Amino acid sequence: RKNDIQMKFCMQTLRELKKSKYKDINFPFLQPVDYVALNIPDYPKIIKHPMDLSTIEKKLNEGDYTTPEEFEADIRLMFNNCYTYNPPALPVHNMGKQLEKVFDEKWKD
Ligand SMILES: Cc1ccc(Nc2c(-c3ccc(O)cc3)nc3c(C)cccn23)cc1
Repeated sequence: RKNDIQMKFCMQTLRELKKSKYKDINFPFLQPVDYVALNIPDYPKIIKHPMDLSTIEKKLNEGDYTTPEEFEADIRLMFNNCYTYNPPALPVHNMGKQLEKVFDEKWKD
């Protein structure tokens, strides 16, 4: 059915972002931000709705998204969290911008 095809495209897009060819720019997004390991204890005070690619994949597999728009909203949340927390001067800010460009290219068809 139409919706199944749309959700398959979400998974296809997610898989693209995780590809090793983007390993230099996707690694901060593959797992939840480990603010203890990264020594950024203020992170949970600033970012109220953390999101990452492994959580999005889990939600896709568990059927938590009913529309592609819900999937896209979590992708955008992940990148916006990165831009909120990491000032433009930090490399990880630009990694988010680069990976979001990969997403935009694939998502817009
Ligand atoms: C002192 C300091 C400053 C900035 C960071 N940012 C950061 C983030 C990050 C990603 C998404 C996000 O929403 C917030 C943070 N991921 C990393 C990684 C994987 C390595 C190094 C820095 N990283 C870490 C430590």
